[in-house]
Amino acid sequence: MTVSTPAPLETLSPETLSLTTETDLAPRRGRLIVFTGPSGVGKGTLLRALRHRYPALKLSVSATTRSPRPGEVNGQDYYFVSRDEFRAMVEQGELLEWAEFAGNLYGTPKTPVLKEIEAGQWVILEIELEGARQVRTTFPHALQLFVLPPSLEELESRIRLRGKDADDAIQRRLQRALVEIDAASEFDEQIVNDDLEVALQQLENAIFRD
Ligand SMILES: Nc1ncnc2c1ncn2[C@@H]1O[C@H](COP(=O)(O)OP(=O)(O)OP(=O)(O)O)[C@@H](O)[C@H]1O
Ligand SMILES: Nc1nc2c(ncn2[C@@H]2O[C@H](COP(=O)(O)O)[C@@H](O)[C@H]2O)c(=O)[nH]1
Repeated sequence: MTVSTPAPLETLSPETLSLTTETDLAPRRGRLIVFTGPSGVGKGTLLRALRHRYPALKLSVSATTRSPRPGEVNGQDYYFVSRDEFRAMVEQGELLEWAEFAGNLYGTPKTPVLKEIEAGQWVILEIELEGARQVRTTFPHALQLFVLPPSLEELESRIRLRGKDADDAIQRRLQRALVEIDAASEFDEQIVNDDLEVALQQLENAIFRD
């Protein structure tokens, strides 16, 4: 299957997106949106709120070798796979991008994303920095957004209060956060997630601007 690089939609507005069904969107042109930022900054929280407002937006489900956290559902939050299964996916060219993050492998299954874009959907990838850089080379027209914390202290507090990661994993994530934050200017837009509503508004503006 050959798929051309997605281009921004000319006509889709928040109003049409919230009112249309997926079928209504099909004749339009698809779009890829990359959403990156340090672990714990609130990417998932922002995307849940965004998709509550615009249910037609698609969120890619990644594969990972990380163990499921309590409450996470296979096939919904992630496809939880072994390292061998992940390696096989890489070797068979099934991933759009992939990277190692804080000791685990993460990757975006290619086929569902390409199919949805071909069908005119807007697809969001919530991925870390190295994956975002890979997507920048393969999908140069993808919109690339980076979420920043109001401060490193607040970032650490959010990861700890979330209470989902072991202490050593939190340390690895905070170390990596410094590298990721340093690369924020590579992205089309930076969103500071201090007040959630303000950040959500900025996210909406960025997505629906074109
Ligand atoms: N604006 C905000 N103000 C205060 N707390 C927030 C805000 N946004 C998110 N949080 C909280 O911060 C924690 C981390 O958020 P979330 O899990 O969405 O981060 P994430 O960037 O998706 O992390 P990861 O990349 O590790 O999946 C959660 O407990 C969430 O409720
Ligand atoms: N490069 C990729 N990064 C991904 C993908 N799916 C998630 N992620 C990022 O990994 C970290 C950690 O996630 P967590 O769920 O263990 O907290 C976070 O930054 C995610 O955005 C992917 O497919 N590719």
